[in-house]
Amino acid sequence: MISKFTLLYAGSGQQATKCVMDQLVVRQLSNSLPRAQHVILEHFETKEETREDPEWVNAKDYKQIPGPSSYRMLRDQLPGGRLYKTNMHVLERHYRERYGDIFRISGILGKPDTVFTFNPADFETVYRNETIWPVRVGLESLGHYRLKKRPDVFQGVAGLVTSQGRAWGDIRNKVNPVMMKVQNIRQNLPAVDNIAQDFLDRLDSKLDHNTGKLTTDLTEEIKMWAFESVAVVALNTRLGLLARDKPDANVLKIVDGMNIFFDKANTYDVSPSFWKYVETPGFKELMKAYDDVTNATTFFIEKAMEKFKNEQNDEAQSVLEKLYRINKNVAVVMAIDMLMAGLDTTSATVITVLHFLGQNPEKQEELRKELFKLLPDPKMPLTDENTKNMPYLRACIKEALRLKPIAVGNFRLAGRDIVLSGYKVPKGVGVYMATMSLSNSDEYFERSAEFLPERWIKTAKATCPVSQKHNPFVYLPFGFGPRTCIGKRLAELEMETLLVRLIRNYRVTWVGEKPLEYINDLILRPTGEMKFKFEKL
Ligand code: HEM
Repeated sequence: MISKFTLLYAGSGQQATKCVMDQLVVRQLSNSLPRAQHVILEHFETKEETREDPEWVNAKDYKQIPGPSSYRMLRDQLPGGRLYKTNMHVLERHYRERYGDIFRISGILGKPDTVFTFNPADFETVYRNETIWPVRVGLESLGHYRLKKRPDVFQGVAGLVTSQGRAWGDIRNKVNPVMMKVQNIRQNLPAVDNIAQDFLDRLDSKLDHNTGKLTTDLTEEIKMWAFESVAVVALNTRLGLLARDKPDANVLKIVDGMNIFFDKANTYDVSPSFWKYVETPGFKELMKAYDDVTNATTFFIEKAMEKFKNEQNDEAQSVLEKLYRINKNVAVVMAIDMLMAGLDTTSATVITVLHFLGQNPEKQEELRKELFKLLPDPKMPLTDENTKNMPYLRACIKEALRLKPIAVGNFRLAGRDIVLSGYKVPKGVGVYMATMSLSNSDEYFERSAEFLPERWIKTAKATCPVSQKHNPFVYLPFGFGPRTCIGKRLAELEMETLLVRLIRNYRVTWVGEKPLEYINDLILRPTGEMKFKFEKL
């Protein structure tokens, strides 16, 4: 059941409950399989530790953690049951009401048991004990493709999102200095700004200026922006997705392959599937999509490297070049991981911010005041200097990620024997930290349902209200620790740049009678009709 939200970000979704149900059904067949925890422990490679300290000795037994029986879960999730076809957030709330702030769901088929916790002190315990190689299981089909089907390309490097243990540590250590260094990412500001301006030109051409309504689908348009922006860094290439002409065949291969991946990853990585034993036509289609994306990505990387060679710079300049100098497999694997993890995340968040600003015109005006100061002339380029001081914009993004984070929770395997909310939780057990439930609760954020960017603003006299009052583990939209989001800096750069351009040039209004709807699949993201009105200033 956990694998849904452990795919990329601990996002969760509608199929999660189907997954719970499938697992229960499959469980009847799988009693002879080894216990999940034993399988999973291989990820840690750490020596056994025995705890004899009073906290551990006095804690209640693991088996005493309350939770639904297999029969109850089956009944809840079968047609007619309360949780039939629901999503993880609803499921999580339902069991929380029934069992309290900590409960346990048994795992099977090589998956660990999962303990759900709603206690930020537990989150801290989990993260502080995650060891140097935190385990967030997910996307096994991708790992299988890279390691078993295409060893020729990947040569044992499965990538960040899917590898664990030492293999994960090896690649993360190599790419951290490139991806986490502010300057490496911020040097892309001019390119990212050009893309934002191209997006605005395209928006302008697709707007009905009488009504302010877009004649195309905003979600698709913003996704193209996200694609173009990640690709300029990952592939050092402009894909031309915002241009009017049809993009070239290799670009379309990546776009189509990514769409198949987003569609099929649910089926093969969420529900316990038998693809390891039998490759169904759908699974083969997913493998083919991975192939297309890999081949087309390699094509762009090789093209970019040819160009670099001709330019004969001794010093590596771009992110891609730096990754390529580590080695070509690392560049290919990271480019694909960036595309997989960097599209829906930023596009969902930008739409969420626009929605809250569109519903709160006074907050939008406050933001516009800030943007007018930094860009008196809208045609001015964005620079490190003029984008240094944008506290209100940053607060708007933070507040949007508080209310509608792309991940409703995060996941880890316990890295050691730990005590959570007074119960023993052995090393290797899955722990789901239900962050969104807390960041949307009045217990942790006053007037939690309201969009109040001010709660994140520092003043000359005081630190921001949130940091004065709250346990920092309640709000972690990019995760935490050594396995935190590696694309955070790029995501911030992209989102800030587009929002500066949009709000500086357009008044955005949400004209829907009801608020924007959301769906929980790979991530939590907006869905349905985008009822925005854009008025050019
Ligand atoms: C609003 C934007 C984004 C949000 C909120 C977000 C959030 C997250 C979260 C919560 C995780 C899990 C962290 C953990 O387990 O502690 C994660 C992992 C990851 N993210 Fe992001 N992300 C965003 C954008 C991006 C972008 C643009 C990229 C790529 C350029 C990216 C690449 C990744 C990768 C590769 C991982 C896996 C890291 C690992 O396992 O070592 N993300 N992200």
